[in-house]
Amino acid sequence: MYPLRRNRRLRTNEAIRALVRETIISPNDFLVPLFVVEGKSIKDEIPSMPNYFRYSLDLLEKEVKELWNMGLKSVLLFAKVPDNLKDNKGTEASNPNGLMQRAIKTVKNACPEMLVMTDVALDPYSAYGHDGIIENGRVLNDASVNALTAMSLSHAQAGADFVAPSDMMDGRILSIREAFEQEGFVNTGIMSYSAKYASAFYGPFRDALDSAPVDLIDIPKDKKSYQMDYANRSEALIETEMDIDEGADIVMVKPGLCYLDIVRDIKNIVNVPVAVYQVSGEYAMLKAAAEKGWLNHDAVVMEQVTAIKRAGADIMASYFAKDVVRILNS
Ligand SMILES: NCC(=O)CCC(=O)O
Ligand SMILES: [Mg+2]
Repeated sequence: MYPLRRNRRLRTNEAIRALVRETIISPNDFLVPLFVVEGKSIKDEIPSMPNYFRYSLDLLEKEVKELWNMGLKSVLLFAKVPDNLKDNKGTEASNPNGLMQRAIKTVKNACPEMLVMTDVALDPYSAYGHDGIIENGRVLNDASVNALTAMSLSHAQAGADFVAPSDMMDGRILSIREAFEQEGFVNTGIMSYSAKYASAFYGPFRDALDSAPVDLIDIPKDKKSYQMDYANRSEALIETEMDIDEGADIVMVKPGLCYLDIVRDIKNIVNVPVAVYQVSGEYAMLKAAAEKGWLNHDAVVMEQVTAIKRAGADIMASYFAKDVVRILNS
């Protein structure tokens, strides 16, 4: 007796394994998140994100050129806003000379072909650390959408190629798309964080931007009234379909690893590119385990990004992007 099929034949050596490999990782898969701060000559390591930095604009220029030379051609910008510029309405978010708007121009000057995407949400600008405007202890939807639309327009005016609304208010994609069409930004795209879950994995990111919800009476303690419940699957599909109908060019699932079932479900039903955000907590977990010598950093990085792509990600926003290129080249 012998097995009718010997599956191991296709695993005999690296040549045959390479020949039948289904998922290949390349620098083109990645969107590099970048944190910017005011000041000069600042390259500030984020304590809960080892080897990840906030850059002042002069050093951002250098970083962006390095990314481009590594084959990383798309960035996603986040601004760390000084406390004195924060208020409930996120007024600073649409300042034409704000940090984000200057960062867009800095990247475009340094590297004109770099694709620039920008985070759109009020939390870095909110005195309360929320993605929208608060009234009577609630995050308002439509007033927040108006503020996010103004913010998006200011990014488009500064030269962003894509805006990436990460706030999870209802109807913001339609509002932003209509404003772009009316104001002549017909080629400015929208990558919607369509299925963003209320996740504890965002902790280190909130350290990076100092943007966690504040602990005050009448201020919601968490983001569960707008980000999705991680117990749910169906609403991720509705959220995503609606954002496509409203004009999203790219949709997103966030976080990554714990949500790969959602990624696959969405990939199976949509015909637009699907992005996945491998978030700060996922980065921090692996860096910490690797520092202790408990996991092989490079091997686990590649396994993780390959799994995310295999699940259906066309694009990955990942703090590991530079690590991946280094590993690919080694
Ligand atoms: N709007 C962007 C994020 O919330 C990022 C979260 C993370 O990296 O943990
Ligand atoms: Mg939605």
